[in-house]
Amino acid sequence: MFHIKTMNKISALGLAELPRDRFAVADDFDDEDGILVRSAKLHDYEFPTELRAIARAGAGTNNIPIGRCSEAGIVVFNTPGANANAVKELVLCAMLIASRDIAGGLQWVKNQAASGVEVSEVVEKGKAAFVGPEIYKKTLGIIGLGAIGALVGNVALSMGMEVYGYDPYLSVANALRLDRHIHVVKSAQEVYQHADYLTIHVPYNDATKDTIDTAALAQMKDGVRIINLARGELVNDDAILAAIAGGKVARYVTDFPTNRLVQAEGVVCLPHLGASTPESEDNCAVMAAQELQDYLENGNIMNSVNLPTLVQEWSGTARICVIHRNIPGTIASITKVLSDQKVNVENMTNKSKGEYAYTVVDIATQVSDAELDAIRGIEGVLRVRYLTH
Ligand SMILES: NC(=O)c1ccc[n+]([C@@H]2O[C@H](COP(=O)([O-])OP(=O)(O)OC[C@H]3O[C@@H](n4cnc5c(N)ncnc54)[C@H](O)[C@@H]3O)[C@@H](O)[C@H]2O)c1
Ligand SMILES: O=C(O)CC[C@@H](O)C(=O)O
Repeated sequence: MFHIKTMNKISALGLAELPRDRFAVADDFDDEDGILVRSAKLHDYEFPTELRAIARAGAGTNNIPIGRCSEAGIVVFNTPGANANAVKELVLCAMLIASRDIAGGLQWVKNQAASGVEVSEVVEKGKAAFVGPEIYKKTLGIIGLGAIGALVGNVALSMGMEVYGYDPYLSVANALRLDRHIHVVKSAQEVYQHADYLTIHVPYNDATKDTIDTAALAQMKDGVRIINLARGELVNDDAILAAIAGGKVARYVTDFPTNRLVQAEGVVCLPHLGASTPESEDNCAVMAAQELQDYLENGNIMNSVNLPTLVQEWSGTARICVIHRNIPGTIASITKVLSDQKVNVENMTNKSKGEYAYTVVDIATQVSDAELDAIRGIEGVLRVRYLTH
């Protein structure tokens, strides 16, 4: 029986993917084989030795200590694209919030009514304070043309916007999704120079921290409206607040509130709502549960952020799954252990991703703990699993 620990509220539809005769699901295991998580921070979480995989029901994995997981042979999955439509829709909303002072207007009508004034009598006089431009015929700049950025670009075109996008690592799959009218440019600077609205859709990591800083803001048009539904740390708070105070930025809409941002003029904070639709929560949870199940039961890896994709049809009677460093000689050492014991290899696949690699070996006969321990002893091997069919 596999123990799956849920670290956040995971949709029931996703949990239903895990057959209860083989998977027990709870939020209080301390010997879990797998974790299902959304935004809970795992950096200080002490992983039990049994833990083999973490599935993030969502896109961003900056809440998970990826390096520590890789070293412990723990596979980290995410669910690419599963919540992209939900975020795209909120970006549309955020562009409108960034245009007219919708948040201020809502507060104002409430305040009028609360002060005892008949609000219908003051609306026409008061509304001028909340006027803002249309997005039609304006230019949207997009940093990051992945699952979300591509959807946002396409829908912005359909709203009559001009769209410029930048993504130095644009995948072929995402490039094919982009409407041909989107200007895909070679530098972020080119996007900044054109954008009336700027939205960012990149993962948060050491390289992307403070992408929108003082230097980036200086390259933008006066009165630019900035939307950040990706991660708070991608935009430098000091820089954006100074740019708002100086008139460079007309409004900043973020899904990542802090007390400082909430209190600042020109900033609209949402409570991390990008993926909060039932459809998106279901999509993410179903995909995450399927990834976890296929890995725990079959050793297959799809959509991992730290290990390569490797899906192998079963052949033989047992499967040895080896997570190891991507160094020469490991495969030869694994097959030597097997051939020394006259174990026939039915099928074998090796794939690598950066510093790490994964080898799956299907064998005709079962092996003993001694052989598995010999494989565990090979230099660079981080985790060995033994599955039977
Ligand atoms: N607010 C929310 O609830 C919510 C929901 C989903 C995703 N997100 C955030 O949005 C991010 C993007 O999600 P996604 O599904 O589009 O991910 P994705 O992986 O499909 O796309 C990210 C894109 O960013 C590009 N990229 C990486 N570094 C870049 C750089 N320096 N400059 C320009 N482009 C760069 C990548 O090549 C990729 O195409 C996630 O990592 C997550 O942090 C937030
Ligand atoms: O789980 C959520 O609600 C947010 C997920 C989002 O931040 C993501 O990175 O996919």
